[in-house]
Parts: sequence; structure tokens; C-alpha cells
Amino acid sequence: MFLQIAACFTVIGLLYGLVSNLQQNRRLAASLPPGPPGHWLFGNVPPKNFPFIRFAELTEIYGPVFTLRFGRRIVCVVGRHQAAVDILVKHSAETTDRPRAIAASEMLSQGFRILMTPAGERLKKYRRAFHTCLQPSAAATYKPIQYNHAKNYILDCLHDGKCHLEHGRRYAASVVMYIGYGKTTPTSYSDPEVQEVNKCLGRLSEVIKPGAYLVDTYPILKHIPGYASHLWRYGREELALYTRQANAVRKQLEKDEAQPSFAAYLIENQERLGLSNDELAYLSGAIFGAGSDTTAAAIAVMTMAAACYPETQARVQAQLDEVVGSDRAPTFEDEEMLPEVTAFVLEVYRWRPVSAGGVPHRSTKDIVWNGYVIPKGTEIIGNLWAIGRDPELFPDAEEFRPQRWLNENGRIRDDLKYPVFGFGRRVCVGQHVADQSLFINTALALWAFKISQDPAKPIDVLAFTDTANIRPLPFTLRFEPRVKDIEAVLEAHLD
Ligand code: HEM
Repeated sequence: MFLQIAACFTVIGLLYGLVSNLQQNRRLAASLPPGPPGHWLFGNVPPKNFPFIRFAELTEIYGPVFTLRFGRRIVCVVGRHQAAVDILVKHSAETTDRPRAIAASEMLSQGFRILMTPAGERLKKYRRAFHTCLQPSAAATYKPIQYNHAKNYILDCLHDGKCHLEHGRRYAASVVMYIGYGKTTPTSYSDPEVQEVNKCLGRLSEVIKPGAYLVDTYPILKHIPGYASHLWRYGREELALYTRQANAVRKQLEKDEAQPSFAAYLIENQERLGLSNDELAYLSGAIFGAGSDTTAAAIAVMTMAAACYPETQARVQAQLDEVVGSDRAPTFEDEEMLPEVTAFVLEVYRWRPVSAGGVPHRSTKDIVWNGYVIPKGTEIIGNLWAIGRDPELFPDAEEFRPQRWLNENGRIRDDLKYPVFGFGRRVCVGQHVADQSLFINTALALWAFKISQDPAKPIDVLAFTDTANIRPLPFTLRFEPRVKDIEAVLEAHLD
């Protein structure tokens, strides 16, 4: 008898939940931006592949902001520049938060990973710590090391152009290992330490894919013993790895042998910054996670664009020849005089944005936009792929056309922006370091080489990995030296 009554109450409870859920959905739907219809209970089906491309198609149909529903989760996708500014920049204070990511953040990262840290005290202290080491004046101090590694990239491409993607990855890994841990020697992707970090990042990349784990739709699963227990194990392994790396710097500091680095700064200021050992370990590791593959992918896109758009490449080279010539190599000091290089980089960012789908934000208050209400708790995706294809700002968006970034005087336009580094208070903390990397590698690569395709292996400009941060699938390039004795000229500069 008792069991029957309990069952009755459970069924009534479930029905009540269902009905109130439906009523809530109907109420919300009336004020939300429009979107494709979905199942009355489960909502829309997340795209299986390349969600940013599917979302860009939906932007064409439903407009600058459209709504999707996944179970109880409401997602607004922003696909036009002005709407992104209105919602994610002007309302930055209310959109700093991240959506709850149970599998990727709470289980795999034990809540420590900055990328998924919700708005609040932990995020504030994380970003404060980064700001000190990555703001423009601090970023400028990394220029010499970036230059040295960029020079290695050029020499690697000269001697072994087949492995150009690996050389770009080596550049990026070397720079972030220097900033993160003070490692001064070049870092190879085959280093066991880097391989271990990459194993962890590869796992994250799988777990973070929309719809990868049911627990993100049904949070109760987190508490079911045995459910996705490998995620907890992976999380423990990752924390142990970052702790080992931070402890190595701690030991160097004790022996007075440490190079200046982000980890050293965190350790020396741990108490003042209010960081636990685990937070400190994860934060030091974040530089590699966030800055390595992204930078390498952008460098790869730069070479891809140069090979596929030879006339555009030649335009940059004409300016390099005029300003720099061939007796010396370009340096950071030439930047002001090389707007064609900067325009090329800006177009690389727009044409194939590395963080193509953007990193989701979450509203912590109702936001009124264009007569619609984006309610508190909505996930907001700034779809960078679609924003870079905004026809009002970027006509013929599929064309790689750096000239769109230049004004009639050949200077960089200050009225055109593209948010490749994200939005508002969540904007990428490494943007200045990344800009420096892209500038110097582009300037040196286009000064040193005529980069072209192998006619026998034409490049597919849409062949990219289907991952949270996209990167080109392997492609073949030819590096034809434009400067006599590149090696000697580069060495002379360093002497
Ligand atoms: C071309 C290279 C890069 C691109 C395209 C890029 C892009 C991005 C984007 C789109 C975000 C998310 C912003 C948002 O939520 O709106 C982000 C976050 C982040 N980036 Fe970068 N990034 C690059 C390089 C770097 C580098 C070199 C570092 C470190 C030295 C770095 C560190 C971070 C960190 C720590 C975050 C998380 C910030 C947070 O969640 O509060 N990134 N980046």
C-alpha cells in the first residue's frame, strides 16, 4: 500500500514538473529571439559535425540572434557583429559567466580550468594573475624570445618544408613553455612533457564537444556511481601533471635557479593572489592549453592563405621589400611601417577563426535585445565563424582579402573590428602575445619565402579538424627562398 502511494506521488511529481516545464517553455518562447522548431520535450538536436557552420546557416535563416533549446537548456547563438557588441560587450557584466559544463569542467577539470570557470571570485583572481603577466607591457617583454623562435620556424621551413605544420607547433609550444614555466630551450611536440599535456588537452577537446556526455543535459547522472568514471580519473591525472610542473619551478626557485615565468610569479605571490596549490598548478598549465594549439593553427592558416592567394602574398612582399629589403630581416620595430603584414594577419583571424564557434558565455540577468528577452541563465554563443561572414562588414567573406582592413592611405582602419579573441570581460588574456606571434611569423615567412601550393596536391581551404579550436588538416606547401642566404641574414640580426 505504502509503495503504491509513493509511486502515485512520484508520477504526480513528474507530471507536475513536465507541465510546469512546458508552461515555462511556452512563456519564454514568446519573448526569445526566433529559432528552428524542435521536439516539444527534448527541443533541438545539437549538430553532430562542425556546429559553427550549421549555426552560420541558421543565422542566414533566423537573423543575427537565434534560439535553440536542448532539454531545459536555452541557447542563443549570435551570428552578426552588431548583435555581438550589443549583447556580449555592452552587457559584458551580465554575460561574463560560463554555462555549467559538468563533464568537461566539474568532472574532468575538477572546476579548476579558467576557460570554464564561472563568474565569481575564483575567476577574478585567475584573471588578475594573468593580467600582470600578459598585459601589453608584459607581453612586449616576450618579443625577443618570440623573435628567436620565429627565426627557428623559418629555418625549419627552409630545411624541411614538408613538416611545416610541426614547425609551427614547435614555435607555439616553445613560446608558451617559456612564458608558462621559463623554459628557454626550444620545445618539440615529441617532448614527453608536451605529449602528456597534449594527451590531456585531446581528452578535453573530446569531452567539450556539444552533446558528448549526457550528464550535461541530465545533471543527476553526475551522482550515479560508475557513470563516466574515467572522467574523474583523467581529471586526477591532469592535476597531478600540472602539479609536477609547478613543483619543478618551486624547486628551481628554492635553489635560486628559476627563470622568470608565469608559474614563478604565481608561486612567489601565491598568498597575495589567494591561490590554493591546485589552482596555482592549473593556472600555470592554462597557458599551454590555451596558447599553444591556437597559435600554431593561426600560423598554419597564415601559410595556407599565402599559398592560395599568391597576388595577396606578393602585395605584402612588395611592402616588405620597400621597408626592409633583403640585407636584413624584418623585426618588431618595423611593425608600424608594415600595415600590409598586419592586414594579412587580421584577415587570417577573420577568414579561418581558430576558435570558430566561440566559447559560450551565460547570462546572469535578463537581457533585452531588439525587443526580445534573453532570460537569465541562457547560454550565449558568439559564433565567430558567422560574425566574420557578416555581409554588412565583410562582403565576399569567403575571399581572403586583407585589403578590407586598410583605409585609402594604406593604414589599418580603426572603424573595422573582428572579435577573434572573444568578448567583454572574458576576452582572451593571451591576445597580445598571440598578435605578436602572428605578426613576427608572418613578416618573417613572407620576407623569407615565396610560399606556394604543390600543383599535384592542391590545398582544400575547408579541410579543418572538427574540434573546439579548429586547425587545418595536413596540407603541402613549397617554400621558395626570396632572400639570398636567409640563414646568414637571420643570424646577423641576432649578433
Ligand atoms: C591565435 C591565438 C589565439 C586565439 C585565436 C585565442 C582565442 C581565444 C578565445 C576566442 C577565447 C574565449 C574568449 C571568450 O570567452 O569570449 C580565449 C580564451 C583564453 N585564452 Fe586565448 N587565444 C589565442 C591565444 C592565446 C594565448 C597565446 C594565450 C596565453 C598565453 C591564451 C590564453 C587564453 C586563456 C587563459 C583564455 C581563457 C579566458 C577566460 O575564460 O576567462 N590564448 N582565447
